[in-house]
Amino acid sequence: MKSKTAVVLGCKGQDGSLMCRSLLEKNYKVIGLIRGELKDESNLHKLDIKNKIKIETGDIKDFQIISNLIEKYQPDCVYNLAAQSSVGQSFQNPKETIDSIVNGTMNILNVCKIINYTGRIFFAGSSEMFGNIESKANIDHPQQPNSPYAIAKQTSFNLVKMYREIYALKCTTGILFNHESNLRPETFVTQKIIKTAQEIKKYKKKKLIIGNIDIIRDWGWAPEYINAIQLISNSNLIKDHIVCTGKATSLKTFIQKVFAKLDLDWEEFTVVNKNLFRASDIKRSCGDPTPLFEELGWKSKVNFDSVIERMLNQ
Ligand SMILES: C[C@H]1O[C@H](OP(=O)(O)OP(=O)(O)OC[C@H]2O[C@@H](n3cnc4c(=O)[nH]c(N)nc43)[C@H](O)[C@@H]2O)[C@@H](O)[C@@H](O)C1=O
Repeated sequence: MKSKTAVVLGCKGQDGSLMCRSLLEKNYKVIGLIRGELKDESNLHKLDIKNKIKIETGDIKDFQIISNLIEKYQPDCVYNLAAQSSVGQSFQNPKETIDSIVNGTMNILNVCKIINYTGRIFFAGSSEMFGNIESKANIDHPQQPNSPYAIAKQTSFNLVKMYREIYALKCTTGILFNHESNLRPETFVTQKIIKTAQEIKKYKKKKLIIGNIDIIRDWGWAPEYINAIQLISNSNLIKDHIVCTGKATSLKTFIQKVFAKLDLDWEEFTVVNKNLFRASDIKRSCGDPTPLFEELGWKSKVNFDSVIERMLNQ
């Protein structure tokens, strides 16, 4: 049987590299797109898959790059996991964030429409577009984006929906809640806490200097979310889905548990610095995992404590 082909746009980030590895394990031919150069410490090296995928270079906003990729490789599925992914950085660079996410999405959809691409197209959405969530958000939850990143993700979500409904493209958005692993840089808070606590344990650092620890998030394990994304993009049900655990925990609890696992007193080593607070932040975010379970049979199996253990032990 002919093996399937997938194009992974943004293949060196956390989700992109995990997606490539998972597709390789399923015998896909995998083509990954990167924008800049690949450094030795990249996730593709860490996962030992650099020589197993075909790497192409270019920007998702470039018409020729995307059309050439699709026409050359005729993929069964295109995964768009590219573009700026830090909410924090989006406050520093709003134009670059909105440009990369919105115009990237727009270009991919436009190319697929023009060349009559009939395969599946997956877009990584974000729970950030909902803003604060009192209980558990489903797909119809009101949207109140409060950062440049969230506005860009909301726009991308609406564009995908429009191209699906008006132009019948087989495109869907998976609205991903926070999902973590060691493949992220320390600009993301969980990796910052894990690395700093480990260094404090080895007497290499004295303090964890952190922003708002009262925020509450629905934290999941990134490799599991990759499975959910594949279920969404392989399903005959062509619609948007929420990917989450349904459990909400504070950042303070994350810190307490990490330090406790290393036999450290978190209060002794943690300093809250108001300069690290965001201009506007989401207090509480949590999703409803029931629809994805009922419709596609996916639910998260790695709980909050296991996320911490896995991050500490990798
Ligand atoms: C769903 C969503 O999930 C991720 O976005 P994020 O939630 O902004 O991730 P983060 O790890 O940067 O912040 C989490 C929370 O932690 C607070 N926080 C406190 N102190 C620090 C701190 O020192 N650094 C950071 N980075 N955050 C801090 C910060 O204010 C925020 O409330 C991305 O995958 C994104 O792509 C995405 O879509």
